[in-house]
Amino acid sequence: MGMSQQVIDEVMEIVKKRNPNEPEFHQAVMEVFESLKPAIEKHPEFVEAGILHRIIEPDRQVIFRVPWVDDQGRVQVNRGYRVQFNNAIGPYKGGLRFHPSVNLGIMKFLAFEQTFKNSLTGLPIGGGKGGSDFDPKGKSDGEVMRFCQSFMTELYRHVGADVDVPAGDIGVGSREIGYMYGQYKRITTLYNGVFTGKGLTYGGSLGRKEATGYGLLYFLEEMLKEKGQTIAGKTVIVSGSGNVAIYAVEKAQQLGARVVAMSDSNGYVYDPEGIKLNTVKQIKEIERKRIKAYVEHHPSAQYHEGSKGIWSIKCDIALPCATQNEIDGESAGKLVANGVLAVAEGANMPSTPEAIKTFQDNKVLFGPAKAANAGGVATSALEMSQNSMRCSWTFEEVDARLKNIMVTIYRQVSRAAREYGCEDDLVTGANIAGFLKVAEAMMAQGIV
Ligand SMILES: NC(=O)C1=CN([C@@H]2O[C@H](COP(=O)(O)OP(=O)(O)OC[C@H]3O[C@@H](n4cnc5c(N)ncnc54)[C@H](OP(=O)(O)O)[C@@H]3O)[C@@H](O)[C@H]2O)C=CC1
Ligand SMILES: O=C(O)CCC(=O)C(=O)O
Repeated sequence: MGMSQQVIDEVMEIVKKRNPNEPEFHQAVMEVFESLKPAIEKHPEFVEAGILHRIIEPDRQVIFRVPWVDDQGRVQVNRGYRVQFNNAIGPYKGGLRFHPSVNLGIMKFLAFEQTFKNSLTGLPIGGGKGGSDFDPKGKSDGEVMRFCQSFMTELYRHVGADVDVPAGDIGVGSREIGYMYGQYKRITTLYNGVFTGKGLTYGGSLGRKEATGYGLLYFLEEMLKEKGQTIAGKTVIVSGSGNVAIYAVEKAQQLGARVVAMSDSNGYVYDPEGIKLNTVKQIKEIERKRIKAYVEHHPSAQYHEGSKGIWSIKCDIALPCATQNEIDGESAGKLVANGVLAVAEGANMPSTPEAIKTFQDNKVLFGPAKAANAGGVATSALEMSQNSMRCSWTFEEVDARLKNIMVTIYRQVSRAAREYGCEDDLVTGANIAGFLKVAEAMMAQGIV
C-alpha cells in the first residue's frame, strides 16, 4: 500500500471515530481525500506538517440554544450552530441554513466543502457554515423575525466583518438576513459588512441574488465549450425552485436552453413547452407556496408527487440545485440511460458517490459543486470588497467579474486534473486545486 493511501486510511479512521453518526461529513471528507492521493505523493511535506490531520478538524464549533415565542404565545426552542472550519486564507465565510434536517454533521460537511470552494474562487475567504433546525416554512414574518433576533443574540459574539461573515443558504434569504443584520447592528452598534446577501438599500451587492445560478451556467458553458458544445437548444432539468434553481433557470433560458422541469421537496412540475419563470418567481419568491401551484397557472404542465421523479425526465443537461444526496446511483443511471450529456452541481454535494461514479464511468461531463456553485460565495466576497470600499458596483460590473471568476475556476480545475494525471476529472481537479492553496497557507502559518 502506498504512503498516501496509508495516511488517507488513518485520517478517515480518525474522522469516523471522532465524529460518529455524521455520515454526510464522512462522505465529504472521503471524496476530497480520495482525490488527494497524487497531490500527497508530490508533497510529502504536507503529511510531515500534519496538514491532513489538522485540515479535518474544525477550528471551532459553536452550538447554542435559540428560544423564541410563537404567534400563540408559546415558547419554542431550536438549536443554533456555527462551524468555523478553516481560516488559513481569510475570514470564515459561508451561509446559514434553516431547515429541520440541520444537525452538526450537516453543518460540518458544508463548512468543510466551503473551505475548498472558497479557495477555488481565488479570493481571500476561509470556510464556515451555520444554521439551525428551525423551519421557516409556514411561519409568519413575526415568528421568523423573533427567531432571527434570538439566533443573532448569541451568534453576534462569534462573527464580525473581519472574523466570520455569514450569508444565506437553504431557508435563509433576504428576509432572514435583514432581520439578523438588524439585530447584529442593534447589539454591536456596528454598521459593517458582517453579512453578505444583504438588501440593496443597506449594503447588498447587485448580482448577489443571481450569482450562484448564473455562475453555475457560466461554469457549464466553459465545460461544454471544451467539448465543442453550447447551451443553446439543449433540454435542461433543474431540481429545486429556490434561490439557486431560479437563477440557474433564468441564465439557462437567456443562453437559449429549454428548461422543462423544476421541483421542491414535495414534487416536480414538467412543462414540455418550457418553464415560465415569472410564474415560479411569483409562487416561490412572493407567495411562498408549493411548486404544485404552477399547474394552476399553466394547465398544459404536469405535476408529480415526489421530488426524485424529476431525474427520469429525458434531458441533455441536469442541474441539481436543491440539496445534498438528491441524485443517487439509481437516478444517475436513469439520466445516463436517457442520454444526459452534462451534469453541473448547483447544490452542495447533491450527487452520492455512486451517482458520481455512474456519471464518470459513462463519460458524462460532470461539474462538481465546489467549483460549479462557487459563484455565490465569490460574489459575496465582491460584496465584502464593496462594503470595505464604501462603494457599489453596477450589475454589469459584478456580473462581468463573476463570469471571469467562473471561467478562471474552470481553467484552474481542469488544469489541475490534467497536471495530476486525471484529464477531464473535474472532481479530482477541484479537490486538488482547492486543497493546495489552503495547505500552502497553513504551512506558511506554522502549527496552529
Ligand atoms: N444560496 C446560495 O448562494 C448557495 C446555495 N448553495 C446550495 O444550493 C442548494 C439550494 O440552496 P438555495 O437555493 O439557496 O436554498 P432555497 O431555500 O432558496 O431553496 C432550496 C430548494 O431546494 C428544495 N429542498 C431543500 N431541501 C430539500 C430536501 N431535503 N429535499 C428536496 N428538496 C429540498 C427546496 O424545496 P422546499 O421549498 O420544498 O423545501 C427549495 O426548492 C443548497 O444545497 C445550498 O447549500 C450553494 C452555493 C451557494
Ligand atoms: O455567500 C456565501 O457566503 C455562502 C454561499 C454558500 O452558502 C455556499 O457557497 O454554499
